[in-house]
Amino acid sequence: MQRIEYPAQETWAELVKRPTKNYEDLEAGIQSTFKLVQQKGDTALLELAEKFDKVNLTDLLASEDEINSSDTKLPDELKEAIRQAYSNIKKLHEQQAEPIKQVETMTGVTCWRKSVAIDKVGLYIPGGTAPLFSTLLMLGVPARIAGCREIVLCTPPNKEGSVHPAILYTASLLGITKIVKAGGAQAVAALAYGTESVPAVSKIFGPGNQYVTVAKQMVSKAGVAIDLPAGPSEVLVMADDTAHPAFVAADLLSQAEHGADSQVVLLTNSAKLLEAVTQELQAQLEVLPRKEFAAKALDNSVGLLLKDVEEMLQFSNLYAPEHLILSVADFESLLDGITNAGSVFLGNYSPESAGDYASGTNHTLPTNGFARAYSGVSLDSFVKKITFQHITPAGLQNIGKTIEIMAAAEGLDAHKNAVSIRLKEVQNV
Ligand SMILES: NC(=O)c1ccc[n+]([C@@H]2O[C@H](COP(=O)([O-])OP(=O)(O)OC[C@H]3O[C@@H](n4cnc5c(N)ncnc54)[C@H](O)[C@@H]3O)[C@@H](O)[C@H]2O)c1
Ligand SMILES: N[C@H](CO)Cc1c[nH]c[nH+]1
Ligand SMILES: [Zn+2]
Repeated sequence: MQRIEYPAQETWAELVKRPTKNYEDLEAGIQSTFKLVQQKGDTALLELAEKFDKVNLTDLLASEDEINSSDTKLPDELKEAIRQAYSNIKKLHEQQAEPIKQVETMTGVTCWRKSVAIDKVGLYIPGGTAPLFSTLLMLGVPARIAGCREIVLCTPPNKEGSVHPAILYTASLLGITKIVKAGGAQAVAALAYGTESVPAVSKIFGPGNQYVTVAKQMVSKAGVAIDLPAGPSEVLVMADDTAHPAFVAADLLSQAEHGADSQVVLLTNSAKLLEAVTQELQAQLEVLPRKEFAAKALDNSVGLLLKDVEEMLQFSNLYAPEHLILSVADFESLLDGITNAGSVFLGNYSPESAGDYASGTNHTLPTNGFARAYSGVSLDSFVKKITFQHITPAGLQNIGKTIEIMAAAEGLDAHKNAVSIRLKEVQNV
């Protein structure tokens, strides 16, 4: 982690840049993957599994036997933990349902909005370097609460040509049976365009590495909806001298271990804490099984010594982190000042891992500065909001003149006439 003391504000714009690959290079490779999937369908998916996942698949879809046997392949304590997380995530996401509220905007003019589930959705569950069954809870739970009819799951196959049993177990819990062994840009293409085995869907959800994220952004230009750009994980920790250096280092490493293209940021107003966290990072990194990933991510990462907590907040809002941890004494006084962040963790005892797995909030969150404009996945992501209005004859008499005047002023006479023709009839009754 590069340490910088009191960086001048003119350099901040450079400091908030993420370690992304060149977009044009990524796009070119992904475009040829798209073409292959469009031309050869399932055959392309099998070929690309061999190329990128180094596995010869006999079947693209997980069989009923594979799915059912997952139950016996997992320890009871893991199944129990998955069910606990499922319950917490469900509790929070159920509260996100919007009640239908009819509003009479004028006497006789009633309007309302109703959420309707997206019929066919595709869930991408990352599996390149770790089988993220927790992501399946984050996407499957709100999809089920919303009432999506068809749910197609894509995830990279493991070395045995199967899918990790925890992903299969979680899928069973959610009643998801269409499980496609495909990862990366090819999975996104299959969900967008369809193949013999993979039905095309209306919206694609899920995080992933840069190939997956850019592929989703590309299909979204071609008319398939996506949830949000949820790329390589990141965390920004704001810490003062009341923070525990070991906790801070552990939180930074928790996101660094996701992959070499992750980035973590420490902001502090205490030189002593910066030094202590740097030492903790070294010590904790040494014993980390995913040391290689985390070490590379730390090479992309910075620890900044800033003037005060206000300056830390200012930098954080510019950076717009996926995850923001406030390990500062008076975190409550900062809450209203947070303008850009995916999900926020308060105090010394709210590790980011809690949101990744089980607190109840969704972990599919905007990265790479997209938190400036995007929210994370929620129940809303799985529905369309359809508006309704009902106008009575008396209501039309109340609102009619306003519409006629506005339509005439826009020079749209047919619009005006659609009102006038009715008003004549209403006034004659
Ligand atoms: N932002 C969020 O909400 C969020 C949540 C969970 C995970 N994540 C991120 O998801 C990512 C998961 O990445 P992953 O790699 O482990 O799994 P992944 O499933 O996203 O990607 C694996 C696939 O990438 C493709 N791929 C790998 N190398 C390639 C290459 N050179 N060319 C073309 N395609 C290639 C392969 O098809 C492979 O199946 C991590 O970066 C993690 O930080 C983000
Ligand atoms: N931190 C990831 C989101 O950036 C989510 C995750 C899943 N499993 C562990 N972590
Ligand atoms: Zn994580």
